[in-house]
This record gives sequence, C-alpha cells and structure tokens, in this order.
Amino acid sequence: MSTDDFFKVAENQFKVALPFVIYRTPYTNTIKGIFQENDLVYNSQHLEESGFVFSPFNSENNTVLLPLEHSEILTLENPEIVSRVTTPNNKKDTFTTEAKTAHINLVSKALEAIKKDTFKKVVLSRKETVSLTETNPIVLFQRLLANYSSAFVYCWYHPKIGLWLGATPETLLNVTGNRFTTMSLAGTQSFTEQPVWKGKETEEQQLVTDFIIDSLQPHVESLSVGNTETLRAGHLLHLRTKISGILKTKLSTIVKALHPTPAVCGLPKEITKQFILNHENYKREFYTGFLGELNIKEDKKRNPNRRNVENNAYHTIKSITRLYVNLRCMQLTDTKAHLYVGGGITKDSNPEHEFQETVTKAETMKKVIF
Ligand SMILES: C=C(O[C@@H]1C=C(C(=O)O)C=C[C@H]1O)C(=O)O
Repeated sequence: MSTDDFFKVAENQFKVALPFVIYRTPYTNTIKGIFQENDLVYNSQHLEESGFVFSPFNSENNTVLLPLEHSEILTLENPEIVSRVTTPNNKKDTFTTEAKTAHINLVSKALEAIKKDTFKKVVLSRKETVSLTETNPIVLFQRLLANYSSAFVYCWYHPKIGLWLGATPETLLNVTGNRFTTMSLAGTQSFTEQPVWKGKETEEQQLVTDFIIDSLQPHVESLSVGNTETLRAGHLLHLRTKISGILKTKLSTIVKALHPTPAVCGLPKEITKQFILNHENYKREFYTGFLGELNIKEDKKRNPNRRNVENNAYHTIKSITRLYVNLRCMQLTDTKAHLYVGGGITKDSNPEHEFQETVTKAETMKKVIF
C-alpha cells in the first residue's frame, strides 16, 4: 500500500465519521491503522479484549476500545513522510494573563498543601486553546511523525467522543507474553548537549521510580531497574529509568496499580487525584490517561543469533500490549486545538517557573500548528 493510499483511507474514514486510530510506536518506521466498521462506542472493562484502548485520566470513567474484531487493520511500512510535509515551526505565545495567574495560584495552593504534609508531589496542568489554519488532522499527524521519531505518535477519532492527536515520550506498560517493561519519567529542561540535572528534578523522578517499584512488587516474579538516563523528547529533555521484569498477575491488575503514576498525578495517589479533580480549572478527559495496543497477537521470530540454526525456523505467536501515557497531546474541535500541558510540583517548585514549563511543553504541539 502506498503512503498516499494509506492516508486517503484515514481521511475518508474521518469524512464518513467512523472511528479510527493511526499510530507509530517510538523509533519504528511502520504506521498502523485500525478502522472501525461501525460507530458504536465499545468499552473495555478488564483489558481482556484485543484492540486499541483510549482511557481517561480518571479511571472511574470508561476506557474506550476500538475492537480488532470489528475493524479493518492496515499497515504502512517505511512511509515517505519527511518529503511530504513541511512543519511551520513558528513559535507563538498564546496564553492569556488570566490563564497564567490561574496556574500560578493553583501551584501556590499545592505548595501550601505540600508544606502541611498533605502530599509530597502533585502534577498540575492546564488547557490552552488556539485557532488552527491547517484543520486536517491527517496532515497534523504527518507533521508530528516527521518531527518526533522517539515518541509514540497518534491520531485517534471517535465521532461520539472526539479527535485527539499527540506525540508522547512516556510508556505506561509494554507486555510481551509475561515479560514487561515500563519507565519512570519526570524532570524537564530544554534541550542542551550536556544537561545538568538539579536536586529538584532527580528527587522528583526518584519519587516516581520508587512508586512504580512498590506498586509492581506484589504483582511480579522478578524486577530489574536500569540506570537513570536523559531522554530527549523534541526540544525537551527528561529523566528516565527503565524498569522491567516478569508479571505474575493479569494486565488489568498491573494497570490499576500503576495508573495514574506520580509522573502525571502525584503522591499519595488518591489524595493528589482528588486535589487535581477538585482544583484544576478544567477537565483533563483523556490527557494523562493511557492509550495503545491491547492484546495484539504478533508473530515473533526466534533470536537469529542463537547457535541452533534449525530452531531459527520456528515462530511463536505472542500476545503484545503497548500502552503509553497521553502527554504532549491536543484535542481538535472544528477550527480549534486544545493543548494540554502540565508539570510536577514538589516542595522546591517555583510557581512562575512551573508556568513557564507548561509554556515550553506546549511548543511540542505548536510546532506543527503555527
Ligand atoms: C505532565 C506532563 O509531563 C510529565 C511531567 C514531567 C515533569 O514534571 O517534569 C515530565 C514528564 C512527564 O512525566 C506533560 O507533558 O503535560
């Protein structure tokens, strides 16, 4: 299938108002599309189905599923993207002074609660609305692809729910058979060749790592924690620690234990979740929720480096789940884009700097809009 044909299918599905998702996993050059054949809203209760899930921040709300059994699946290998798109890349501040004041007040409120020991860390966010000149989501998706090779890039649409696009650097959970990998991601600075991380960022990221380890411990047979490294996400850098091991419980238990992690919610989890739901000035909806492939059967070849050449002929079918945290994302409504941005607040946070961090994060999406 040609690149043109693939995107024509997506544009047509959008035109006739049927649900779909098109996406590319980090560092790969394959775009997949799941095109639902009807406009029903399917939900996943226990993450046992096969398909693509789109789940909100508030886990009391439904997880939407595009089921494989009611969809057509298309795969596009080595698409010609970079030669097809131009990225406008004009920086532009679009926040209002009211929005700035509201965010600074919100961060100050959190700092008071941290001082009183109500919680240790909370992630606070806001929504910024901008007008689009390019309103075709498929074009915006291609611009995201061309710019963010290390991200999970997607465009998700359901006529009864809405249209979301994003390029997220954060994996919630990857599972192949019973092997899993996840990551602790936190701390932000603008890209530089030789980054230096301050105590605020390393401590904030360590809180996330410790939470993930503690939450997974009862559900795993083995667990290993990698070194903490710098991850580039477009013009930003974050601290990341990879965590992997073998699961001994079902997927829904693990996802429930992890989501929402303190990378997007806070510590302790329930108290900060309530603080967010009560005090943020808007509804997060699917921002900081999770999304991705659920229980997809893939044909895994044996490791070609193995000595026993005869065995190389064997394939095994494995069930694969790849879930990402919905960050650096936007929701499109007609000619507007709603950008969602936030950051972690700890005792050392400065409200003005925290606001600036959300402005910098919004540039990830603005790069493909203006
Ligand atoms: C909340 C966001 O990002 C999260 C918060 C970070 C931070 O506080 O430094 C860094 C990466 C993400 O875990 C966002 O991008 O909106």
